[in-house]
Amino acid sequence: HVAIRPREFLVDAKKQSKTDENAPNEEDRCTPLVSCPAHLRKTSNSYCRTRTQRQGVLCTTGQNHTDQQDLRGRQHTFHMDSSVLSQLQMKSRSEMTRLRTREAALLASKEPPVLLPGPATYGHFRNSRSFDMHDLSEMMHVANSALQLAIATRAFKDRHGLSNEDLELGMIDGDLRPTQMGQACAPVPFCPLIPDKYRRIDGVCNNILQPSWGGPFTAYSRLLPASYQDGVWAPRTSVVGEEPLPSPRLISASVISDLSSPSPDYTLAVMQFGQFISHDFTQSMDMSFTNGSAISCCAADGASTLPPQSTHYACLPIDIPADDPFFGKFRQRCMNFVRSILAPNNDCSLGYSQQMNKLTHFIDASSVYGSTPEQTSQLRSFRDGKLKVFDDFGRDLLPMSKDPNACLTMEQGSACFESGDTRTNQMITLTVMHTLFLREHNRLARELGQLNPHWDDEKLFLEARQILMAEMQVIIYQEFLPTVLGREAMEEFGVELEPEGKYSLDYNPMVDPSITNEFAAAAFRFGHSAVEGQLKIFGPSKMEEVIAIPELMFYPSRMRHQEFLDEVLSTLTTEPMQDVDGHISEMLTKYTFRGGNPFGVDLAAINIQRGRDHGLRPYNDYRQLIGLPRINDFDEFGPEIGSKLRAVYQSVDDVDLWVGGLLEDKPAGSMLSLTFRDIIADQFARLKKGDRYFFQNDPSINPGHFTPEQLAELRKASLSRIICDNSDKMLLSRQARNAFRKPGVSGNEFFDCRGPEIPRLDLTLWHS
Ligand code: HEM
Ligand SMILES: [Ca+2]
Repeated sequence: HVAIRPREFLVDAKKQSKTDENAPNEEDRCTPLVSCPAHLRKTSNSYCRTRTQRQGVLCTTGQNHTDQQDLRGRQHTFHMDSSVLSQLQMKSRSEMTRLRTREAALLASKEPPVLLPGPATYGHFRNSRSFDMHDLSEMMHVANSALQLAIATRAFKDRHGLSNEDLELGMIDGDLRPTQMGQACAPVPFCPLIPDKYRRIDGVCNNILQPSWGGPFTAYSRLLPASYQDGVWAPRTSVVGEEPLPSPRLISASVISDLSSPSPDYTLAVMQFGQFISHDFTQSMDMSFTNGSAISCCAADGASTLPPQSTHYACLPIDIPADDPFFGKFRQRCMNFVRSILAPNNDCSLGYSQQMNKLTHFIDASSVYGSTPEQTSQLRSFRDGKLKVFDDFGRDLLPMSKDPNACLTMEQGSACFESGDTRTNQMITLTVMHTLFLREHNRLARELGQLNPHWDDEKLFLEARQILMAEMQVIIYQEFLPTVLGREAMEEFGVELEPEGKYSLDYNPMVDPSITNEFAAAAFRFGHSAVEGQLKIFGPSKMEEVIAIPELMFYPSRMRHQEFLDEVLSTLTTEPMQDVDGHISEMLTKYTFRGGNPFGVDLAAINIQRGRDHGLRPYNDYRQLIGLPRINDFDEFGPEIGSKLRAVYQSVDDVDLWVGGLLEDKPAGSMLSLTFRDIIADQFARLKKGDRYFFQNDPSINPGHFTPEQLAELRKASLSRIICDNSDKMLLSRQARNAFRKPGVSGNEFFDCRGPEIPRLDLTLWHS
């Protein structure tokens, strides 16, 4: 057979684009390239112009690139008979036993490579970790099974002489669910014949044909096949001689600098709400020892990596060059990095490794309610439909965490909180967002209860949650995305809402709503560039305090100061975010999670390493995917950045997606580069078109549809209204109408929270 590389298909697509001047005017079906890679390869005459005159393709959106059906012109697949299967099973099982034995030996050794609370890198682990034992055991079960599948894939590949391309194209056939190896593949959930009116907490049974789509503990999807050095799990290497790629820390230190460029248009709320919503739909987790303890890949003093005999298989430590301008001062040569937990393929077949998303992929406020029924029960008060709160002298704060390691300190008088997401305390401005939405739920439950005294706790909880999820979707699609993506991309990707009070027929059961790995591990991390390293606190007349943000990481005690929440909200909605570009605050590249230490971890380096860990392809491949020409010379990034890149990378085809996407020239007036913009727009199109419960969906689609009057009412939701209704009202009494835009710019004036200018939802329509 002839191996056809995905790259060649894409090149083919480019050639085609030159000859499609006479393409039929099929605007409505014309989909941006990125949303439809599978079809791109199948037909050569399906090129068209999108509504905004960009090159597109006629297809059903959201076809998964790695779709099993899509064999890209290949003549045959590799089948497994029962004898091969039982051999693979034996082999992978014994390999798993070997790994576990080694792990036990490491734990029993004199200096076990276990990370304890204290250093910054423990904060990194804390960030990714679930401390709930129920979650942990379910996750581990699925993750171990996925690891065993990866081992079996390697064995199969070696035995049958498969190429990396064979794996990229998903050529190994066979659903392994009936076998021991496939026992932890997401079981097909049992869905009732009459669908639930309310979206399930765990997101499953959303798509009738693919009921497990969007559930927690499932794999990310991908825009392009993974790129691993061994085709299965080893991180990719340079296109030049398969040499190792440059150290992520070297790249960070050489090309990413801290230069402040405050945005003239957008507020810090874009940054903070962006992070908050990302915690609704994506969380990958570091692997750990079976007993849950954190893996260390570096010597305790950070001066070297551990010797091979002491190194855990999940280690991928970041090499720090000896002459590092910052970490060199502390004699650090090794930054800890542990690989992400895996999940089986959706179709439970052998193939390259996929990473696990711990959360429901949908926009369903799972950061408020949790992603499993157990988490939700933990958070509910079971009285009057409300969620649990910590009553801090009459102010409702998030409930206190019981986990002794969730924050830097659990001293008397300090605070450490719990919510639907385990990263609640990572950054205090994030804690503030969680607090707002917790209060909003309870406010809705209270009002609904007053209108409907006959509703019980369960009904009140479900109805308040349904409204809150809709508010979240309105704020995202009506306020946040127009700001981040711009009107053109909104139109092109079809992510605009229907006119007020109108239902949507946009649902398409072929669209896989899953978060793409490219979005989670690279594109949506654009936000790290928008972070401002200092939090300014203003009093009634002047600036009172400037706090370096590392002091606010995993240390949310200030939440207990009476005025702090209002002060933070004022800052978030008036102070500028940082422009999205190749500059990142050194608070993130040098001091992330430093706690009491002289240095922290480098978040930029970690992002780069995470991309490689997750098998993301190089930046150039994604340029091509969205219809841009590949870059042939570093200087295309501009002479200055070009020479910096040339000094570290061997080839333009090595550049990591997160790096290229940040450094790429942006169209005038756009917050993001085209590459990031399209990957993000594609994701939000999936989250709308692939979600049967999307709030605007027609009664024929959405079992929990609203009435047209309620729909119109829900459109009044805004971040400013959420802030007005749920702040402490000590210092905060006014808001600009659009919290994401700088007040005073183009008519975005301040209004009193009590006035009609910041619309308020009238809940009387929910009287029954
Ligand atoms: C002070 C602010 C922030 C801090 C300290 C922070 C820190 C982190 C850390 C430690 C990770 C995990 C990195 C890894 O191990 O791969 C992460 C991941 C991520 N961050 Fe941030 N972040 C911040 C703000 C933001 C913002 C503003 C956005 C977006 C607008 C964002 C989007 C993401 C995304 C999408 C991920 C991947 C999550 C996953 O799939 O696991 N972050 N961040
Ligand atoms: Ca979710």
